[in-house]
Amino acid sequence: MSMALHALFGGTFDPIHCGHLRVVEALAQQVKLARITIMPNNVPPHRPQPMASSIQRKEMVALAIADNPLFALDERELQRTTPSYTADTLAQWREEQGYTRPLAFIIGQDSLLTLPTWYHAGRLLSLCHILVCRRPGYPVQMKSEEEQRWLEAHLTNDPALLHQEPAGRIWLADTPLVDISATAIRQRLQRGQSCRELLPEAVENYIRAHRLYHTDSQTA
Ligand SMILES: Nc1ncnc2c1ncn2[C@@H]1O[C@H](COP(=O)(O)OP(=O)(O)OP(=O)(O)O)[C@@H](O)[C@H]1O
Ligand SMILES: O=C(O)c1ccc[n+]([C@@H]2O[C@H](COP(=O)([O-])O)[C@@H](O)[C@H]2O)c1
Repeated sequence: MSMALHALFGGTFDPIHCGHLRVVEALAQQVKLARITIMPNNVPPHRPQPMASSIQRKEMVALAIADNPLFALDERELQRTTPSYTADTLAQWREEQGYTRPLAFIIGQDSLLTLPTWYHAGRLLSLCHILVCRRPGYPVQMKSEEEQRWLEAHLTNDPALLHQEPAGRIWLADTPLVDISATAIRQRLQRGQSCRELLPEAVENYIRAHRLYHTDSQTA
């Protein structure tokens, strides 16, 4: 039986940018996602604390998706003060929604390369499918032969399976290569450079109004 595939898109979003939005919109078309739920983390497990607060990052996501019914916002990770481990979040989701409904987690190619080091990585595919968007500058090969074998064992070329099965498949999406990162955006803003092509206009305005990412706005 085929069921609507729900996709969660987790991230630090410090800030959300056009790279995020452009690639997942293309992904939604490719695998027929009716909805993508963007889920900002509170305490990113594998990187330093973000510069913007959780509330600011959430508000920027809300502004970025305000006019687009493809997207929704999920605040569950913001309500936990422990590290935002994806396996914990997905387990909580499954407890609420049951185990039969198909669920996907969206990541970029850079995240796929680190995924084997994630907390309880071995559990992830029992909880969701993983949809991977291409990203310039990151190799398509995993870091070891063992990880590559794990990837190949779970890959599918049939998008129907993502809708028919609740979890367990990896889909390497043929999304456009968009060379935008939040790191580069923060650096440009610190240097006072424009990010007009890189950020949704409402997010750019929010950053300016709150003086985010400017050298004199850093309190840490
Ligand atoms: N330009 C992009 N193309 C494809 N995937 C992306 C792109 N930017 C971010 N992603 C993916 O979106 C998810 C959330 O990314 P994140 O919020 O960390 O943005 P980022 O640009 O990678 O940030 P930073 O530069 O601060 O690390 C990750 O899985 C990441 O791989
Ligand atoms: O669960 C983990 O161990 C884990 C490790 C690294 C990243 N993640 C999640 O992967 C998503 C993308 O991470 P990031 O750091 O690129 O924004 C985001 O939802 C993170 O919380 C999760």
